[in-house]
Amino acid sequence: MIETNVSRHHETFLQVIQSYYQLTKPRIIPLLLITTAGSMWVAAKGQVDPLLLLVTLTGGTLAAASAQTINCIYDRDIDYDMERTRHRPMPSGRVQPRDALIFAIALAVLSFTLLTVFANLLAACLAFSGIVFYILIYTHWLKRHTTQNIVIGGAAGAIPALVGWAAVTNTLSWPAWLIFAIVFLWTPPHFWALALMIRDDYAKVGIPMLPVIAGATATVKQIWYYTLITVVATLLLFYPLHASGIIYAAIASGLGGLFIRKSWCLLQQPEDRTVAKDVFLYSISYMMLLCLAMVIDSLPITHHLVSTIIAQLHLFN
Ligand code: HEM
Ligand SMILES: CC(C)=CCC/C(C)=C/CC/C(C)=C/COP(=O)(O)OP(=O)(O)O
Repeated sequence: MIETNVSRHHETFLQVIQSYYQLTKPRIIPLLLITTAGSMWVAAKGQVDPLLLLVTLTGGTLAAASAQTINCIYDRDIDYDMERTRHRPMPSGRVQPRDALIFAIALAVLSFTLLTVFANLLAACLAFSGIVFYILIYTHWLKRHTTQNIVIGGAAGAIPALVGWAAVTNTLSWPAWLIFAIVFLWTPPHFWALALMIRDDYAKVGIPMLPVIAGATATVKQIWYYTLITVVATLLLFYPLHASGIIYAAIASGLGGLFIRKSWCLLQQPEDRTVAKDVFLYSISYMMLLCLAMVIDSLPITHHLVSTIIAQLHLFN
């Protein structure tokens, strides 16, 4: 403790900023924002107001940062015991829990105010409910108690897609819920692939992640089923919902095919951590590119191009 206080005196302003930045688990936030943006573009049929985009992504960033900071406070005991998380600001004593809580509350208030004033109340409430869900349902209730922790808890990570849709339309329609479902269903393959690689760490601190309790074979089976359902769900945006067009459907099929192939490889080799790593890394590119496909497909220029090609094909017939 004394050592911690002494070292704190030597911290430069920049190091303090860096510690608070790390509390927000910043590497995960861009993908959350990409899902928000994908949803906004589909909702706005390709014509998103740049100011609304900026405000929504900033509000989403602040909400996610707040949620992650509270998670860091809550989980500081287990984070100290796990190799991967030991050097985070909280377990290493660089930030005190009280200061982190003030920081998290400030971020949440800023997010709520920004979204209410410049987007709408629905988007603000959804972002706030994301914080509450992630902390109460996932971090407090499920994470330490059930192997289904990330299945149900994964809903928190899918809320940014709803925030994006709500910011544009001030309502939530079927395509919004479908994009939510896509992120929700994608989360188990994303996380369990990683959990297969680092299951020893989770076992050490008694977190009942699926690979720890049920073993690798049962986990890869679950990854396989969730991958299949995720890919099917992505196509529903094209048919029957017609919220995205043929370009999206083609890209989603290609990306989905590769996801299924990688997941199949893992199903054949449950104990191979390199294959698990491949699925985990691909899951991130998959979600990124899928949302990019939603954006590209929704642009007016894409619609123009597709109509021109269809017209040309008719001419030839
Ligand atoms: C309950 C749901 C989820 C759990 C338990 C989970 C867990 C994790 C964990 C433990 C890592 C490794 C982070 C590290 O090494 O510090 C990770 C990485 C990552 N996650 Fe998730 N995740 C979840 C949902 C999501 C969602 C919804 C997104 C975005 C849509 C996401 C995006 C990412 C990204 C981009 C990375 C890579 C970060 C890097 O470059 O290190 N995750 N996830
Ligand atoms: C709209 C809104 C604010 C939504 C919140 C979304 C949100 C913060 C999702 C995060 C999902 C995630 C990376 C969980 C990892 O938690 P973990 O505690 O299992 O990870 P760890 O083991 O790295 O600590």
